[in-house]
Amino acid sequence: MEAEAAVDYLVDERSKAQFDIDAMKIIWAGGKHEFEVSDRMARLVASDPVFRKDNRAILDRKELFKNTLRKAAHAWKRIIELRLSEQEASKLRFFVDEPAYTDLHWGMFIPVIKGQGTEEQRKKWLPMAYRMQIIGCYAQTELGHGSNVQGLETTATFDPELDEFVIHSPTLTSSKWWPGGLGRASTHAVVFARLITDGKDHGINGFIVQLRSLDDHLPLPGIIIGDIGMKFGNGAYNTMDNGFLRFDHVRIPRDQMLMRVKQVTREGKVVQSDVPWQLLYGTMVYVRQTIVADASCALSRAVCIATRYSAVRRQFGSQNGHETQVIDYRTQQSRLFPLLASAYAFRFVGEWLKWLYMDVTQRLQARDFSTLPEAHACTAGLKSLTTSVTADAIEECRKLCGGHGYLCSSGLPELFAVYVPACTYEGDNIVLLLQVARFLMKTVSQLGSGERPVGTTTYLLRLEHLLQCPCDVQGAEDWLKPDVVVQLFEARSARMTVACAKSLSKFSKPEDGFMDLSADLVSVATAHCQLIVVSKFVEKLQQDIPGEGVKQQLEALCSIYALSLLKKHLGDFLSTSCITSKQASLANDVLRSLYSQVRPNAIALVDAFNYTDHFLGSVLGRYDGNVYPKLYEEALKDPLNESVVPDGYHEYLQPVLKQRLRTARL
Ligand SMILES: CCC/C=C/C(=O)SCCNC(=O)CCNC(=O)[C@H](O)C(C)(C)COP(=O)([O-])OP(=O)([O-])OC[C@H]1O[C@@H](n2cnc3c(N)ncnc32)[C@H](O)[C@@H]1OP(=O)([O-])[O-]
Ligand SMILES: Cc1cc2nc3c(=O)[nH]c(=O)nc-3n(C[C@H](O)[C@H](O)[C@H](O)COP(=O)(O)OP(=O)(O)OC[C@H]3O[C@@H](n4cnc5c(N)ncnc54)[C@H](O)[C@@H]3O)c2cc1C
Repeated sequence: MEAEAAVDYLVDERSKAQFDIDAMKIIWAGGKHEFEVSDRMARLVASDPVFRKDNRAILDRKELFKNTLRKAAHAWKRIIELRLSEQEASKLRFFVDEPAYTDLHWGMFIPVIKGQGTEEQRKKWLPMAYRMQIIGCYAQTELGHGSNVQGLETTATFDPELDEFVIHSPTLTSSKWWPGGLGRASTHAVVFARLITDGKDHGINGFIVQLRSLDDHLPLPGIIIGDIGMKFGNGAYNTMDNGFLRFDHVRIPRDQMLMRVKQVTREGKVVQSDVPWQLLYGTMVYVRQTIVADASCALSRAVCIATRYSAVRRQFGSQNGHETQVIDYRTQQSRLFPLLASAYAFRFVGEWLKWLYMDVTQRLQARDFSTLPEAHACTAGLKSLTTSVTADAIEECRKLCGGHGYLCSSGLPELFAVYVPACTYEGDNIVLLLQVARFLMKTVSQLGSGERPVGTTTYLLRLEHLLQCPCDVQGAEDWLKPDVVVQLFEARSARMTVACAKSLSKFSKPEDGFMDLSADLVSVATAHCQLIVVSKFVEKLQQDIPGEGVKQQLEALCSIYALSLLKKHLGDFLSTSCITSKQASLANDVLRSLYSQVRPNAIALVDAFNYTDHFLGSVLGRYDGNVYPKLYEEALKDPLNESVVPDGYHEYLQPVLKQRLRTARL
């Protein structure tokens, strides 16, 4: 009876939607074709029992890892059998939803060879990698150095006599530590090491090194290798074999140095090609860009769970004879709807970043390196912003689901545990924001010298205006004007940037200024990145958006995104005199009315993500809203419930109980 009532809640919710949900699904997916591929792959995975994942939290590490190997092998078999395209295969792996060595093989090993190898090296290594005849990983981070790439200690010393490099780990801290796929699965790695020729250190470079035998998978001579151990959370990221690796004078042929950026000749001479040395960091730029799109996936997933459950869950009050749906509490809306809006915002900024990355890649091929610094700043900054927000948002969604959110069967604890390292890998978020700040300070300092800011920093050309312009909000409705909001975010970012640049100029050594002001510099970078997200959302809305009511919903979400940021960072906006307290109060009123506008559409807005129940992996987020009976079902599956009397009762519970009885009698 209760179960049926729960199902009814969501049917009723869906009937309230004021927009064409199928059209929204296509917008979310990024196009009709993308939607079709994604939908087909999600269903394929969901209907295959090998891809079951509801038991991950109770498997021990060895079983868990073996299961991941099994799934990866099965995924590969299906990819071959069904002759899936690269796009389909990557979607299939995405919906398998389990961190695995294949992520690094496809996501870093292949891209690093593509980006940093010569034509010849690509021809030799890529076909084997594409067929998975070799499995590779990306071995950069060391026990002693992750963020500071220039501080890596592994050496690659050229031996001109044998035309080979000797790869060596001179210290404990030079051990490679963290690379995914390294611990157990990889046969090869691209190892980043210091290039030494003729006793001279030429800085870091990538080298392709075979780690394990292709016959019996045993480590090759001089290779000390293993898994770094359990990580945060049960199941979660422990499906991945992050590894350690030490080299004891391991020899590789000269042609296994990736030579697009630097070459070493037969005689041992180092030749720097005309591409910028920063291309050595290019794979990180590529992955950071993909992480932004992934952030919208993880965030939308958590928001989907919390929104559906908030419509099912009732506490206190009275609504047509029932208690109130918790989604109708203003406090719930003010915590949930900005996250819903952020999921859409990150989706669109991720799409734009993908375009930016493709653009910079094409320019690089044409030897135009001018947009590389901006691409670095955008990928670094947006990776940092979106992953930090998403990690916090998953935890907020757990709280929005009350006690049941803490159950593994809610799907949220595992999502959180898998997601949080995104704030650290591919560059610690603070370190990356400091890179953005460095780029902004450089851009501002060059304004007087005729150097024109490009792309996302073009607004700094209007610096004089932005430093003085008052905010154009007279009445509440002005807060819904995109140009007013974008200019406000530009003004805040410009004013904070200039204030920091002024403080920096007071230091005789810029490095001292950067150290002293680093917390302020991080705030400046955050303001700039938030401006990018807001303006890319606004630009998206200027495109043709088909589907009845779709554009209106997206406009409401865009305003919620911007105004909730304004509310959260009110200190920035007030202290830079960008707005008055009266305008801030009007913005708050508008936010409340936007929440009311979104409320009837909330369930349809999360349905538009088109997630299967398999992918969501959450009893609370089930499409049918049938939460309570399923919570019981999941609880009863727990191994603790296999027997009525627990293991250990006779040894440890009974004696205690008996003793208490005796004590009571005394
Ligand atoms: C999915 C899970 C798998 C995870 C895998 C991993 O985690 S893998 C491991 C992931 N590991 C990490 O993510 C490690 C994170 N650490 C790093 O990326 C670097 O150590 C660093 C960028 C923090 C500093 O680097 P540094 O000490 O060499 O340099 P610097 O600060 O002195 O700057 C010098 C110049 O270079 C510029 N520039 C910098 N980067 C780029 C770029 N990518 N492109 C273009 N340009 C770039 C910079 O703007 C500056 O320009 P300017 O002002 O002279 O015109
Ligand atoms: C799950 C996971 C998977 C990974 N996969 C791989 C992989 O496949 N391949 C690989 O090579 N690596 C991998 N890594 C390593 C990862 O890239 C590094 O951990 C990351 O770059 C951060 O470096 P670190 O660990 O040295 O952090 P640290 O730099 O030691 O950070 C510690 C603290 O110091 C602060 N800090 C550091 N420098 C500065 C500064 N200049 N100014 C202010 N604060 C600073 C940071 O903000 C942080 O709070 C992985 C890591 C994780 C967690």
